[in-house]
Formats: sequence, structure tokens, C-alpha cells
Amino acid sequence: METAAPSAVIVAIDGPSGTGKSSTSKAVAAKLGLRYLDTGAQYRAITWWMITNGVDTDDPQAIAIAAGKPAIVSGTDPAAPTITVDGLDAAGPIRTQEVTSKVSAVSAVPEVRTLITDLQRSIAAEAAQEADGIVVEGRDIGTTVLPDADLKVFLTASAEARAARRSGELRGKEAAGLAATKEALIKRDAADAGRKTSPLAKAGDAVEVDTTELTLDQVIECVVTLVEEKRAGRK
Ligand SMILES: Nc1ncnc2c1ncn2[C@@H]1O[C@H](COP(=O)(O)OP(=O)(O)O)[C@@H](O)[C@H]1O
Ligand SMILES: Nc1ccn([C@H]2C[C@H](O)[C@@H](COP(=O)(O)OP(=O)(O)O)O2)c(=O)n1
Repeated sequence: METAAPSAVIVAIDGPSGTGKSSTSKAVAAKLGLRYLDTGAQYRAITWWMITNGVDTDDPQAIAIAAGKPAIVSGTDPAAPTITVDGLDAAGPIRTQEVTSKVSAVSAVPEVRTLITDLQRSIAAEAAQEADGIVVEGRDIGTTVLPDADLKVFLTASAEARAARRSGELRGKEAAGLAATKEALIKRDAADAGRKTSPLAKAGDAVEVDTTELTLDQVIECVVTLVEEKRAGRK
């Protein structure tokens, strides 16, 4: 059996929506020469496929039956991450309000989680073999997907800060008011944390970082330091 590269490092970053997981993970991976995987994009991609293929997203059985059909491929270069479904570029369509409103229901279906979790583990294993490691961000990475990760970080922030960040992003596109954004975000977090299979949760051995009062650069610096400390401790 092949073993992982001796210096390979696996970093799990979890937390609710708008805490800075994607921006932080991408930047940390780029700075440290690691690969990057956005697992939320994978759940969004399968949700988009269900919608475009006429699967009722309120019917868990129909979702379970269809779950194995789409081929989801993630490109893990932090400078240019990609996501395709059956060979089609899905980066744009997975960010619509429609997908956002349905992704929690689709990602709660156990068959979907099993398939996507297997995919995530194989991407992480490949990064440990062929590269210096990977930063994987999501909701259940430290608890379920990669429980043996070298470093686990759980990002948090107040609902107000998260809503302000999100509505800043939406401005000019699908302009949603701050209150509506906050309400939708709290609802999605509750669904993600309340589902039976592999809910959004902090692993017991995760380092919690409250980003409410921190700039993005400060959060990136904090996580880079944590990774470097882990690496130094292993030498
Ligand atoms: N510490 C921070 N301070 C201010 N804005 C931030 C911070 N972290 C992230 N952001 C911004 O908030 C938005 C959501 O961040 P993102 O990384 O997509 O969060 P998540 O992946 O947790 O949903 C982005 O526009 C990002 O630039
Ligand atoms: N590891 C993961 C990652 C995301 N999900 C689900 C739950 C989330 O609401 C959706 C979308 O995740 P994504 O990280 O894209 O969400 P935001 O960037 O916070 O808007 O996917 C999950 O169930 N498990």
C-alpha cells in the first residue's frame, strides 16, 4: 500500500454560512501550496442537477434514487477551483437563490451524503499522496469526512456579521435586504445543524475561531499559524 507524502497535511475547516470558510480556506491553501476543496459546491452541484433534471427536491426518496446519476468533478487548485456536473461547468448555476434554498434538503438525504463523502475522501487521499495536502471546507469535515485530519478549525461569527457579509455579496445581483438575508441564513444553518445524518457540528478536537471582529486577513493569518504549528510539532 502506498503511504501519504511525509509532509502532507490535511486541514478541515467547518462552520455555518458566511463565517469565511471559502475565502479563508482558499487563501490558506494558496499560501501553503496545498490543494483546496469546497464541499458545499459539491452539494450545490448535485442540487442543481436534481432541479434541472426534474427531481422533486421535497421528495427524499426520489433524491436517493437519482443521487448516483450525476458525475461531479471538483478542480482543487486554490487559485482557480472548478466544479463540473456531467462535464458541464456548474460554477455559476450552483450559486443561484434557487439552489441555495434547496441545498439543505438535498444534502440531508443519507444516500447523497454517502456518495459525496466517498468522493471527498478520495480527493483528500489523492492530495495526500500526490501533493503536500489539502484544505477541505464544509460542515462535517472534522466530524465525519476526515476525522483524522491534522488540523480542524471551526469558524463562527454572529448572525449579524454573517448576514452583512452575505448581503454585501448579493448587492446588485439578486438584491436581498439584510433582514431577509439574515432570516434565510439562520433557517439554513438550523436545517444543516438539525439534520440526522452528519449535521453541521464542531468536532471535539477542533480549534474554534470567532471571526466576528476579525478581518479576513487576520483569520487567514490565524489559520496559517495553526497549520505551521502542527507541521512544526510533527518534525
Ligand atoms: N473576517 C471577515 N470579515 C469581513 N468579511 C469577511 C470575513 N470573512 C469572509 N468575509 C466575506 O464574507 C463573505 C462570505 O465569506 P465566505 O468565505 O464565502 O464564507 P463561507 O464559505 O463560510 O460561507 C465573502 O464575501 C467574504 O469576502
Ligand atoms: N460538508 C458540507 C458542506 C455543505 N453542506 C450543505 C449545507 C449547506 O447549506 C450547503 C451549501 O454549502 P456552502 O458551503 O456552499 O454554503 P455557503 O457558502 O455557506 O452559502 O451544502 C453540507 O451539508 N455538508
